[in-house]
Amino acid sequence: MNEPRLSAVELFSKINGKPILQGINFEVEAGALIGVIGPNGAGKSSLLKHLSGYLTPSSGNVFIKGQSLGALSSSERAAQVSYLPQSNRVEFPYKVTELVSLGLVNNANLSIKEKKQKIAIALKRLDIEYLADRTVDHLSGGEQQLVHLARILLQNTPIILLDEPSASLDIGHEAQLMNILHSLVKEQKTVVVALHNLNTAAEFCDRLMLLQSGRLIADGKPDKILTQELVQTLYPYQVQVSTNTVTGNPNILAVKKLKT
Ligand SMILES: Nc1ncnc2c1ncn2[C@@H]1O[C@H](COP(=O)(O)OP(=O)(O)OP(=O)(O)O)[C@@H](O)[C@H]1O
Repeated sequence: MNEPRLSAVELFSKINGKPILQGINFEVEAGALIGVIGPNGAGKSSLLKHLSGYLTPSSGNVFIKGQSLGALSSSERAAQVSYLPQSNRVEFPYKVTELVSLGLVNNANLSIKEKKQKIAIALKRLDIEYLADRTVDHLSGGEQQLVHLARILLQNTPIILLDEPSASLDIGHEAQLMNILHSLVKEQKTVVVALHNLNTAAEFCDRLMLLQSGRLIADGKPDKILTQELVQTLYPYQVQVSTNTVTGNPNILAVKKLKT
C-alpha cells in the first residue's frame, strides 16, 4: 500500500477518567469506503471525533498523509477533512442555499455566479434542488441531513467522515447516499462512515471496522467481519446471518426469539 491517507496509531481516549477508545490502530488508503460499526456506546462517534480533530486523544495519534493531525492549523485541517456529526439539527431560519454555501468558505477565489453554480450542482446530486429556497429549520430530519451532505460535498476534501448519515433517511435516500459515497471513492476520496444498518454496511462498504467497548475488534472485508459467530457476540438478541441471494453479500436479520 502507498502511504496511508489516514491512520490511527495506538489511539487512546478517556473522558472524565473513563476509557472511551482503547488502543486503536489502522491505516486507510485513498479511494476507500470504510464502515465503522458496533453496538451502541462502542465508540464509533468518539472515533470519528478524534479522526476529525474535534477531540484530542489522551495518547497515541491520528495522521493525515503521515502528518500528525494535531500539528495542522485549523485551515490546513479543514482543507483535508470534512466531518458530519451524528446530531446536527439546525433550528435557525437559514436558507438552504446559505447553509450549503458554508461548504465553500475556503473558495474565496470563486465569483458569486460560480458559487451559485456549485451549490446548484451539489443540490442536484442529492436530488434536493426543490429545497433550495426553503429555510432549514422547517425541514424534516431527513431533508436537513441531505442539506448537510450537500455542504459536505462542496467542501470537497480528500477525507470525509460521516457519523450515521443515513439515520433519518428512508431506504431510497439511504441507497442514493451510499451510491454517492461510492462515486466519491471513485474520485479517490477516503470516506469513513459510522453505520448502524449492518445490511447497508455489508452492501456498500469496501471494508468494515468493528468496534466494541472502545476497541477495534475486527477490521476487514464485510464478508469476513459479518459472520454469524461474530455478529451474535455483539448483540443480546438472536441474529441470523445469511447470504444475499442477489448480491452475495452478508444479510443480517434480528429474529424475534430472545437468546437464552
Ligand atoms: N462527553 C462524554 N462524557 C462521558 N462519556 C462519554 C462522552 N462521550 C461519549 N461518552 C461515552 O463513550 C462511549 C462511546 O460513546 P460513542 O458516542 O462514541 O459511542 P457510539 O458507538 O457512537 O454509540 P451510538 O451507536 O449509541 O451512537 C459511551 O459509553 C458513551 O457513554
